[in-house]
Amino acid sequence: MAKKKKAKKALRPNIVTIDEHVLDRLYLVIDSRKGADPETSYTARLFSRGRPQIAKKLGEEAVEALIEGIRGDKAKLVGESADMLYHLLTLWAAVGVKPKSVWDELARREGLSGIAEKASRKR
Ligand SMILES: N=c1c2ncn([C@@H]3O[C@H](COP(=O)(O)OP(=O)(O)OP(=O)(O)O)[C@@H](O)[C@H]3O)c2ncn1[C@@H]1O[C@H](COP(=O)(O)O)[C@@H](O)[C@H]1O
Repeated sequence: MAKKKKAKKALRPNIVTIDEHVLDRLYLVIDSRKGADPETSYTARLFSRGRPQIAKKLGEEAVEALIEGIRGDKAKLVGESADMLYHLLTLWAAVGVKPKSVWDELARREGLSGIAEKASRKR
């Protein structure tokens, strides 16, 4: 029985649990930078600038990602997407939004078509 379980696990090596998710880990690091030294931590520097500036920075990174998306440059889009996600998580931390709230909202929407959802709002 134990042998069977082991074999099953070996077939799914790329599956990670939500606890191990890189975004959850990154959020914890970002949150831990609150009150840290802005001279040594870029995140602390962002926090010291305040929420509107963090939001503005997210907007800039989103625009850079959209430009690379339009250009179709895969490598640059990867880099800009990472910048954008980092700044989005920093904004969540500044506002007090926990990643789990967003994961829960995404899970709630699973299986719900965007078209059907939009139509339900019009009723
Ligand atoms: N993922 C990131 C990450 N992505 C992007 N960036 C920084 O975001 C900045 C964006 O670059 P820009 O050129 O747009 O901005 P800038 O000119 O440097 O700064 P501005 O004056 O325009 O705000 C760069 O300085 C990047 O290094 C990041 N900084 C930190 N992290 C993660 O956050 C962790 C904690 O970082 P520190 O807080 O710096 O210790 C790190 O270990 C990383 O895992």
